[in-house]
Amino acid sequence: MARNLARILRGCGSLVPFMKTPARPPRSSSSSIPVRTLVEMLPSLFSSKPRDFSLPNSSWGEEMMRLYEHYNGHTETEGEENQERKWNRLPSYNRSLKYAAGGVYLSKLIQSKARLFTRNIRDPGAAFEYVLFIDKEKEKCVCIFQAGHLLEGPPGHVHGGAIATMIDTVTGTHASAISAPVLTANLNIDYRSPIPLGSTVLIESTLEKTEGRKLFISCKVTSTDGSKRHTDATALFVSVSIGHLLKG
Ligand SMILES: CCCCC/C=C\C/C=C\C/C=C\C/C=C\CCCC(=O)SCCNC(=O)CCNC(=O)[C@H](O)C(C)(C)COP(=O)(O)OP(=O)(O)OC[C@H]1O[C@@H](n2cnc3c(N)ncnc32)[C@H](O)[C@@H]1OP(=O)(O)O
Repeated sequence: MARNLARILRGCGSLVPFMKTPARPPRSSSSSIPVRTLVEMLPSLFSSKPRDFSLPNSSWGEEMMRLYEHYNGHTETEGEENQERKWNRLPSYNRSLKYAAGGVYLSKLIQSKARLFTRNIRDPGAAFEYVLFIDKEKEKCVCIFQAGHLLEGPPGHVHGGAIATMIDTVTGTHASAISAPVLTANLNIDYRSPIPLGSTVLIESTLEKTEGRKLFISCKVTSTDGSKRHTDATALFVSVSIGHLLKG
């Protein structure tokens, strides 16, 4: 009984509700859950409300928190015409379909427990920590991404596949916000400079054009001050029918 309870509680690392605790570096996967965190997360065990992974958690570092506070609900004035751009946070869940727009219906239809793998790593801060913001016109998305220790490729740096995952996630979420459901048809990536493990970077995507069912999106990964270009990419998404998704 006690062992079962301990196992259930261990399995709830991903359910830690998001509170604004002081930022600290990502923890290792072997760390135990502090008693305070345990007490704070108990109510979520009995709640049917899904965890929104785009809200701050205790693994977020200072830079991640600073940028989150910068973009959250922020309006920017840009260009010669002083155009206003308001950033809205996109919630993010660990099921790709269930909590998407129209997703409950889709989920029932497919009887899907489909999981989004970037949101299914138990230990906060160990891998993909990210939050996306989109502008009202859905022309641009910006993602703040903190790369955890499990994403190591070249020593001390982020694996190229993990970078590709994040680019696919950001551009795919952007395309989905415009026209769900979509599938990635093409992804081209230029890796320009390595991303240090544990660092926070910005991933920005721009809708270039749409042609019928096709959405063309460009993407860049930079240091948070914009001085270093890490990665450039272009992506093509194709809107598909639910039937196409089911067909596999
Ligand atoms: C992952 C679940 C997605 C569900 C989304 C639902 C809700 C989402 C909610 C929230 C978002 C959450 C997370 C998003 C995060 C990540 C997104 C990840 C997305 C993926 O990770 S997804 C997996 C990898 N992805 C595939 O597994 C696709 C396999 N593939 C196919 O399923 C077909 O191949 C398809 C559908 C692509 C096209 O098939 P099709 O039969 O519908 O259409 P067709 O072939 O006629 O192409 C139509 C027009 O696209 C042009 N075209 C096609 N392919 C091209 C290419 N490669 N290069 C240049 N042009 C291309 C044609 O030339 C034609 O152009 P035109 O109309 O001008 O002639």
